[in-house]
Amino acid sequence: MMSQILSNIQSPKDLKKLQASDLAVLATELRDFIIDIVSTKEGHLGASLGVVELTIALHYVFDTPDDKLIWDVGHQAYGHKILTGRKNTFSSNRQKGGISGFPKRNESVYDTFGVGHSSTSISALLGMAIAAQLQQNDRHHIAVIGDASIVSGMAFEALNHAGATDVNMTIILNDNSIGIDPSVGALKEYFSRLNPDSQHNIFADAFNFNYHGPIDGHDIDLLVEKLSQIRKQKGLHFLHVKTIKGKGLKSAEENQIVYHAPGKFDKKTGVLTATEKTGYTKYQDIFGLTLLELAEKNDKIIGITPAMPTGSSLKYMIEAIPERAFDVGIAEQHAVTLSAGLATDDLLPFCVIYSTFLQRAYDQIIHDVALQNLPVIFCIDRAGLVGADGATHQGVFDIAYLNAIPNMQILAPKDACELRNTLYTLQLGIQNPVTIRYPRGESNIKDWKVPFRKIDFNHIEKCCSGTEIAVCCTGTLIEQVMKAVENMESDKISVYHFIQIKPLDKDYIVNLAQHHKAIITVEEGSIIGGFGSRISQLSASEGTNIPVYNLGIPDSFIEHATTDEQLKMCGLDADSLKNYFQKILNRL
Ligand SMILES: Cc1ncc(C[n+]2csc(CCOP(=O)(O)OP(=O)(O)O)c2C)c(N)n1
Ligand SMILES: CC(=O)[C@@H](O)[C@H](O)COP(=O)(O)O
Ligand SMILES: [Mg+2]
Repeated sequence: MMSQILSNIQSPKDLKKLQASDLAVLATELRDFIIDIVSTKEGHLGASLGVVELTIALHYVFDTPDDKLIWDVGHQAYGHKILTGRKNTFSSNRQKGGISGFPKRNESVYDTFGVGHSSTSISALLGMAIAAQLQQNDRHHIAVIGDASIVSGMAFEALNHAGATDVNMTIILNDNSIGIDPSVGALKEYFSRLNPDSQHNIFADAFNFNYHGPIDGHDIDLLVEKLSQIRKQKGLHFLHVKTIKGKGLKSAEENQIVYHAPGKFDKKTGVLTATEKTGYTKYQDIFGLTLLELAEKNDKIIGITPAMPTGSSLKYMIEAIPERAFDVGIAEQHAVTLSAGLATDDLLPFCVIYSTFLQRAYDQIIHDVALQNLPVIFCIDRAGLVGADGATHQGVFDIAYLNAIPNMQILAPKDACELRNTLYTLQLGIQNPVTIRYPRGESNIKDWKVPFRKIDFNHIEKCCSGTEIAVCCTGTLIEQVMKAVENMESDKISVYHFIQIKPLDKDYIVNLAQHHKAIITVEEGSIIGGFGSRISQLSASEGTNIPVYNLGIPDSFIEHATTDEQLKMCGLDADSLKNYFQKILNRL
């Protein structure tokens, strides 16, 4: 279809010139444009399709960027990007050097706040609204937040504060009854009970917001009418819109979980593009399937995920043993302290959280788990570089932020079988909190379902032996290290794999230093405060006299690209490692 209206829109100024009667046609064109690009370039789909009408209506009614608009999480902001000057670059979405998959302040003045992690929009918007009040600016402030994101603690903290102010602020609840997976919890039921005759909303009332709705979020005329009314008024408004995630693409409406981020698909039929089966299993599945296998025999095991049952594959245990596996919604802090509570009563919680989202629960890890030395097992998925989601989602800080916590044991299995056996070993019983980190994507072993074997975490594996350099690596990055040394002088380099990052065996490090001329550490984590930093510290404090070189994620945020590209950008791919090892050898 020719996009006759969209092709003339470079910014919301052009949008405002349209007749209201043109907007429905524009919605069709915008939807087609998103489907067209995402079907080949990949990315988040369902959320953006669901807010096409809302996006158009917001930019039509309000004066962005002077009026401030924040998209919570930001995975639904593709339409916003396309209408605000990024139509021509949209095909570079999430690729190296291209635009980001999330709103980003340095990308556009229309992106008022950088997002990626959920439930931040109301706090940030309130900050802007208070700033406007102090500066006697009567602009409008609007946040669009989903039904799964609004139940998070941060959103409640912000609503509670906002409700005691008299700023100009409109919260739009985009209620589609699903996050990535179906929404959970009590409020979901409450929101679904509300109808246009309810006239009253205890939730909005309690926070002193004027409630409007629920209205059909695909009725563009109604949206324009409602938003125009709100715009004329000042104060606190809460507009409840009902939408369908994936709206406009049948398969995406019918299979909302898959089409949250479906990969490539046929833009006409929606049918997913068949990818060649590699025979390798994703790490998340090795975790999820192994945990289920163990939980079937060990009834102390409890599984907990904050809103990522599909992404983390805890779904297998939730389906099979629902009474012992919980999706608690977007509530990382709660997930951690809930696990602490379970552990006080002799249960064995496996709390699975993406590395990047666990950042939100740092105090809970320290105060509620580690300080009381409670036996909670944190399964840290998406540890390391994550690819196209980019800077907001990199799982590169966990080693550094966990290294500082007393009682915490940190493990990084080298492959699928080791991950499986780590889970097995830990469920035999632990005396302290433990974290296991493993990456996004496929493992490199096809036959990972090996008979269970107990692992000695204190054992440091010598992968190859040499006299000049000791390369110390942790986790699955060992694969790159082994490729790097494959064709190098075999008698010069030793490689060691440390499954245990904390505690580290001081005597072992001293011994390595005595038998080599240099140590090189390699990790897929922040170079500051990580595994390598700790080895450098130990080596220095024990007075060893050899240089220790640390390789890892540099002190900068790593932008979107493929994981292979990101490894290269960080000098952690096999070729870069080989060059680095050779450079150090030449120096000795
Ligand atoms: C703190 C945090 N935890 C988890 C996620 C992963 N995540 C991204 S989108 C999403 C669901 C959001 O659902 P909702 O707010 O209802 O928006 P919708 O996708 O339905 O538009 C989740 C759990 C995240 N981005 N941030
Ligand atoms: C927007 C968001 O936070 C999630 O959709 C995230 O992109 C999921 O990442 P995975 O694809 O690694 O599950
Ligand atoms: Mg939702």
